[in-house]
Amino acid sequence: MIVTMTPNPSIDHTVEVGSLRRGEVLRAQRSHVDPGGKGVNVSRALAAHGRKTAAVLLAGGAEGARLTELLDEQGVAVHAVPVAEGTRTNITLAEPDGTVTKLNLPGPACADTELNALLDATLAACGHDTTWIAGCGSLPPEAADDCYARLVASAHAAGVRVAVDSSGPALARSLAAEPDLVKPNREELAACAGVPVRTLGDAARAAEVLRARGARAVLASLGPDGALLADSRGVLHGEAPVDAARSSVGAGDALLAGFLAAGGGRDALGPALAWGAAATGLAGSRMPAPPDVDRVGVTIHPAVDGDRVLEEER
Ligand SMILES: O=P(O)(O)OC[C@@]1(O)O[C@H](CO)[C@@H](O)[C@@H]1O
Repeated sequence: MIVTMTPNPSIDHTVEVGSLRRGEVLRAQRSHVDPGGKGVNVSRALAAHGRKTAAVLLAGGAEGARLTELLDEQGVAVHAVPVAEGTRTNITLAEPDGTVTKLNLPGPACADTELNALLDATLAACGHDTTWIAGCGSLPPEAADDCYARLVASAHAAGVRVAVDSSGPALARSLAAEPDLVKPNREELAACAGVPVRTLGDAARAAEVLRARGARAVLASLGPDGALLADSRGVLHGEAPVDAARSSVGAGDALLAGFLAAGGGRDALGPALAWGAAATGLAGSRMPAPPDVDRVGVTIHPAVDGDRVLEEER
């Protein structure tokens, strides 16, 4: 079983518009709602593959109740820890060419007692068959930024491996606790390492900085350039082309889910890439199921081309 912890989940409201013009009244063509938050998405992707998972999250107000309902409908076991203020709604504006503009709200303020209850519930959700805990996403306002560091320490004391997918101080603070895996995207990697990441070589060096600070392995998602895995055995790079990209929202979460589902070792990079690419081909933050993943071709390169300039930098 893989347990996910999401301190700041969301209702993800995707609105499809013809084209996004600032300052104008736009008529939406379609809209839909998904349960959201990075750990929630990891659990959704695992559940879509028939894998055992539990999503532990903070939930408040009518939106929190709706989030729990939506997850129930998708067959995800939810452990909702109450928070006084309402769960946030994040807005995605999706254009037909695949351009996505995302508006993420700060979320409900979170008291220490609520955060402690979330950490306790996460450990309590683990059983003898729990292989990983994934602590994912931003922290709500007022939450202490050692949240993931504490998660890593208590999970390790219980003998469970931990993956952290976050950003800013929450990610930086987690490193000293020696998480088994961190999953930054390119911006998060650059910000955390304190170096620009323009090439694959830069990404590999930045991943080594995070490892030197304590991360046991780094899985960096690099959008159209695939992903890079750095661990004690070296650096691996792989990619999976996407024919018709519809939405990158949640693709990093699907990548992490695929990686953990495949065991979390070096062989897991291929499945991770396939799950991530499959998510990119789906609307909004829909998570891929096996038929979506089976359609994806993956290449793992024998060596990292350090001079290759990342697409977002070209
Ligand atoms: O504000 P955070 O916690 O960094 O990110 C939240 C979020 O953008 O992440 C998921 C996609 O990865 C979405 O479901 C959700 O809206």
